[in-house]
Amino acid sequence: MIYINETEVLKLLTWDETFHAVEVSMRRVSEGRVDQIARSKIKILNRDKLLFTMPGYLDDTQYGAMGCKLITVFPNNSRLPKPLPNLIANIFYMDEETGVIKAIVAGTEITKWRTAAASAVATKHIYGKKLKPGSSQILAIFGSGEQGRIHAHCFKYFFNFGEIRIWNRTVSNGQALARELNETYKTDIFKFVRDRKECVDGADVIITVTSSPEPVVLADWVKPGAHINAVGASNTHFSELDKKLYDCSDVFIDYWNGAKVELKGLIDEGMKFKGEVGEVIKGNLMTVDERKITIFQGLGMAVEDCAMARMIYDKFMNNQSNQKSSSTQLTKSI
Ligand SMILES: NC(=O)C1=CN([C@@H]2O[C@H](COP(=O)(O)OP(=O)(O)OC[C@H]3O[C@@H](n4cnc5c(N)ncnc54)[C@H](O)[C@@H]3O)[C@@H](O)[C@H]2O)C=CC1
Ligand SMILES: O=C(O)C1=NCCCC1
Repeated sequence: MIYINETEVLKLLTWDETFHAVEVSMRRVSEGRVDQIARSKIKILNRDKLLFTMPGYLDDTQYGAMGCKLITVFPNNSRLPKPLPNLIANIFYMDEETGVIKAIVAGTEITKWRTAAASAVATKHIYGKKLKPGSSQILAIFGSGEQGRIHAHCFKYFFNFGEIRIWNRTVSNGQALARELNETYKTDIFKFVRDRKECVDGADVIITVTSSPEPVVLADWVKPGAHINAVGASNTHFSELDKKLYDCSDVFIDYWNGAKVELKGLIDEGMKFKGEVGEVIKGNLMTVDERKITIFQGLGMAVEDCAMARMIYDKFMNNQSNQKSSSTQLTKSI
């Protein structure tokens, strides 16, 4: 059994491969080639501290894997004298034949990357036809934590928004992220916007990645035909958008098994979901009315983590064997 740490994982992550692994996972879900259940959630004494488990199995030649992700969410970690991520994850990657653990793959960076990639996959397949050539469109990101930052990088990589607005509850953090991103990309397209309504005004694509238990985006602010990736998970997975917004939109999910449990509150209120993103990828589902708002309610899936663990494991082992064979060649030539 090997441990692949965060530093090694980060060296092996690329956006194109992450996007592909997530896209394949979503498709396989809707083809019935996965087994996964809604994540379990344990509250650690203090009710703010959580432990999640996410077991899954994905049947696929390239990304097929059996695994289980363990995640802790300790919201105070980033405020510790020696700050730690609030969300820490590890993925147990197992042998399909024997059940033996082949590797524990550090999963904090993977969780960030695959979550942002899931939003990008959903945006491409649900909103793709409305993406315009050139850079006239506007992206609005709510939340400047880890997910806010990684979504900004991911959407900068895959799309060509002319303006990327950032809103955050703590103004200084939102301003700092916009500054950091402008410096990284030597641009001025990242703009912190203090007012939520102003941030949404005219935005073509919206991402919500906050832990807000109350709506941060209201229906009346959103322009017709816009696409929203709702990712944040406070006590529920659907608290960042107001009910009216759900009622007037086509809502897509990543997997039914998760939605039945984690979106029960919406289902109990009579909410009808359009379907899984995998069905859109397969070409079986689409939004016909151009002016209809679309929402991807991203719950995050165990099989995405399985696919990512398999990909990182294969690349890691491949690098190791290349290093071994080049050092053998060196020894021989000496
Ligand atoms: N759907 C998925 O696959 C995943 C969802 N998540 C969820 O995404 C959210 C963000 O995660 P991270 O960026 O890693 O967390 P983080 O702790 O780095 O950032 C939290 C963000 O939420 C904001 N926030 C917290 N309370 C708020 C409130 N009451 N009102 C408005 N904003 C508030 C903070 O200002 C910050 O921008 C969390 O809810 C997390 O559980 C995280 C990973 C995967
Ligand atoms: O998919 C994940 O991983 C998570 N989703 C919700 C919050 C914790 C991590």
